[in-house]
Amino acid sequence: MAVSDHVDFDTFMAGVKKRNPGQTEFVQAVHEVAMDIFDFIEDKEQYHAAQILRRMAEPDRVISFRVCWEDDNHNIRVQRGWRVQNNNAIGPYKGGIRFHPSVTESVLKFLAFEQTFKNSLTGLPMGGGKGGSNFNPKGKSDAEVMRFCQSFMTELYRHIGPETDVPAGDIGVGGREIGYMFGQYKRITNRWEGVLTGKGIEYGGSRMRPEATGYGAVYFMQNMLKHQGQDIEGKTAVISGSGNVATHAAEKIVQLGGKVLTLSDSGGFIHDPDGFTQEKIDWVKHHKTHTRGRISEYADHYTSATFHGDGARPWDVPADLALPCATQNELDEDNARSLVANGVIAVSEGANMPTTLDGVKVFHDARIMYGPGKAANAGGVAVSGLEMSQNSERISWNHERLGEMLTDLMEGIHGKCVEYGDQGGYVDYVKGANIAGFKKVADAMLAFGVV
Ligand SMILES: NC(=O)C1=CN([C@@H]2O[C@H](COP(=O)(O)OP(=O)(O)OC[C@H]3O[C@@H](n4cnc5c(N)ncnc54)[C@H](OP(=O)(O)O)[C@@H]3O)[C@@H](O)[C@H]2O)C=CC1
Ligand SMILES: O=C(O)CCC(=O)C(=O)O
Repeated sequence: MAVSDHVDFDTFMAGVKKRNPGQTEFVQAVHEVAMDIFDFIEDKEQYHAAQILRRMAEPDRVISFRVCWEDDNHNIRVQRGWRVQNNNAIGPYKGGIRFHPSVTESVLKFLAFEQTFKNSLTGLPMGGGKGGSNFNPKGKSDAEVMRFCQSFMTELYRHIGPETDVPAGDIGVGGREIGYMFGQYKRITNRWEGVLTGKGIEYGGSRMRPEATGYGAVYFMQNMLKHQGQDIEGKTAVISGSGNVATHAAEKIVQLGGKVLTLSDSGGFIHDPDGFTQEKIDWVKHHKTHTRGRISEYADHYTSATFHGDGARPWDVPADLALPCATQNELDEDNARSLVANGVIAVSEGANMPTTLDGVKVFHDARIMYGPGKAANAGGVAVSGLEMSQNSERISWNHERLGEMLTDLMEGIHGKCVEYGDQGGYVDYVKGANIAGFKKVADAMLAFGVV
């Protein structure tokens, strides 16, 4: 193979920006990975010559489609849907579906790119993808959500399959939405197959999948602390979000003897200095998932708490641990400074890319333990991978077995981050996750030649 001219990092990033105009989230995600990969491949000509990083940063395909549905007042509504199939070198495309008004092609491209590295880190045979729509399920009736999901799947079904692409949930897509989409897939194809994960337990879902992302993020935190001879017991934690990931992260922190001080939603955050008990977390789960209410109402129900509105975030509340579990770029440089000034010792990301690049730099400069989402929140997709295995084998593992597998998977991911990210005592978990995730996918791509 010809020896290539090595482009430098700045030239590479200038190309990414030029080819993806206005796609700030996607450029941000590629930037964060490329910084580490350029160092790693400096003396590895095979990756340069084969243009591996350049190919990984260009999705295999981006599918965009119209989603037309009828609301309860018989108005015809038109939304846009996407599936970004980023890379299937090591397995079928795999990654969630997000329904939120902030969804754009850039957001889904960043998520599919990140997912490629995350899925590789799990050690399971899954490529990276992500999909979604700018549809806002908030304030919609169940019948409207059902009609939207059916219309979305009526287009999506032709692009997915158990050996091709296996979507799951993400923001705005939980058990209800997965049920409607799975039902429509089955109706159109006349096939019962493991084409989605996060399914209900009655129709092929895996035990532990609902808990897996939040629990996994806490296990990652636990592994980081253990590596420094510490643990969660007796520590305080600030958590953002109040959805699937945040509530399960809170639950596991409490089970391990920590004290959770905050939860939030897009309206603001709740500060409960008495700490969230299991009973309070159950109230939040029910309130957000079934009543579909606002977190502000927690303060009406539990008078120990105060609500901070106008979209306020919880990062000024002093705590030992922080778990951002809501959305991308929800923790910026100022927030990171505030956490560090207040003595935070470890951050584990339940959300995808919740910390800005400047925020990450603050954590690294302060040498606190910082677990990026692509490693820390990989427990969800890992148990999705186990759901795929159970569906293929037509079996169903019990809670205990899956719990042990999740614990082992998170320990393994932590170990890979340490292997590639140890800087002589301080572990750069971003570097470790990027390099370990990259290497497996890159080596598979090399084996395929130029495709
Ligand atoms: N579910 C999973 O298994 C996995 C999820 N993740 C990531 O975890 C994060 C949370 O996902 P999940 O818990 O599943 O989603 P949910 O829809 O269950 O909950 C999302 C939570 O984040 C809040 N939120 C969403 N958008 C914003 C915003 N723009 N500003 C402030 N708050 C916001 C929501 O508030 P509100 O109710 O006001 O909208 C809600 O509290 C996402 O980054 C997702 O990609 C990562 C791995 C797997
Ligand atoms: O379980 C899955 O396939 C998707 C999980 C996901 O979307 C994520 O890890 O961000």
